[in-house]
Amino acid sequence: MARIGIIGSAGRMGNALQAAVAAAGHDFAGGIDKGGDPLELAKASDVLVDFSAPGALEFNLDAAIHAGVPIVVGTTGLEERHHWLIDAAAVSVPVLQTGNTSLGVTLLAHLVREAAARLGEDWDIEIVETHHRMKVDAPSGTALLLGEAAAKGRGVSLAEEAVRGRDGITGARKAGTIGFAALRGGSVAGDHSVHFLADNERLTFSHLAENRAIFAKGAIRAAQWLLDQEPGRYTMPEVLGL
Ligand SMILES: NC(=O)C1=CN([C@@H]2O[C@H](COP(=O)(O)OP(=O)(O)OC[C@H]3O[C@@H](n4cnc5c(N)ncnc54)[C@H](OP(=O)(O)O)[C@@H]3O)[C@@H](O)[C@H]2O)C=CC1
Ligand SMILES: O=C(O)C1=N[C@H](C(=O)O)C[C@H](O)C1
Repeated sequence: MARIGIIGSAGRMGNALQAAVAAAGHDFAGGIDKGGDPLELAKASDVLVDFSAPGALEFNLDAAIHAGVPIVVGTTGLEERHHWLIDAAAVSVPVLQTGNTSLGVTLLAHLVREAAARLGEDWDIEIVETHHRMKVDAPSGTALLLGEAAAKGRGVSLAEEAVRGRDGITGARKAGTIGFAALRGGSVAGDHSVHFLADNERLTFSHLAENRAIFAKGAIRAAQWLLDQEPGRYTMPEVLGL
């Protein structure tokens, strides 16, 4: 049993995480939201779980380092500088960052990488995601994770090949690019489809989240797993043994 501290505890994921902590038999060490003190929370916790906002990340990582506790980062909308901060923190404490903590998406990323490795550049890759009307970032962290998986399979850099939205006279599709499209509306917990489109045939991989319990369950499993790890940066396939 571990004491789990939640950053973003009053949010949609925060509520799902509190339920998952109890369901897994752990102790809820406490939670903070905007204006809360992450160091105080970290000192009262064995492990932190952060599903809040990118602007909070630096303070949350500092708190984990100063208290010497592992941290799961589920927050999305991260930029390159946030990933540098995560790399730096991982020198001192175990850190797991992912755009999606569910078992289904973790397996999906593996399948997408395999498909991209086997299908040539004549198979165009397009990633479509749909989320609830309150989501503030696009493309979703999951869409970017799936894009990274496709790029790895192809042996290319996502930063160089990504096309993040189209509007107006865009010209014909450039071979080898990986496209993203985002839909927002209603209460959708999170739908993702990766389309491989060739002449005369199409292959589509999809994951549909029916609620947030799947993300919360995966995050708490990751938090528990981190407790036994050395400092370093980890990913969901390592947690789930995929
Ligand atoms: N990796 C994954 O599997 C998943 C990731 N997510 C990501 O998790 C994040 C949260 O999503 P969701 O719960 O829907 O969002 P919500 O807006 O419902 O909740 C965010 C919470 O974070 C709090 N918060 C904002 N700023 C800070 C801060 N500086 N310090 C501490 N807490 C802060 C908010 O508090 P306040 O209201 O006071 O501002 C709020 O309680 C998003 O980035 C989302 O994309 C979501 C689902 C799954
Ligand atoms: O904000 C959300 O809700 C979600 N965010 C994550 C993302 O950006 O991919 C994961 C999930 O799709 C729900």
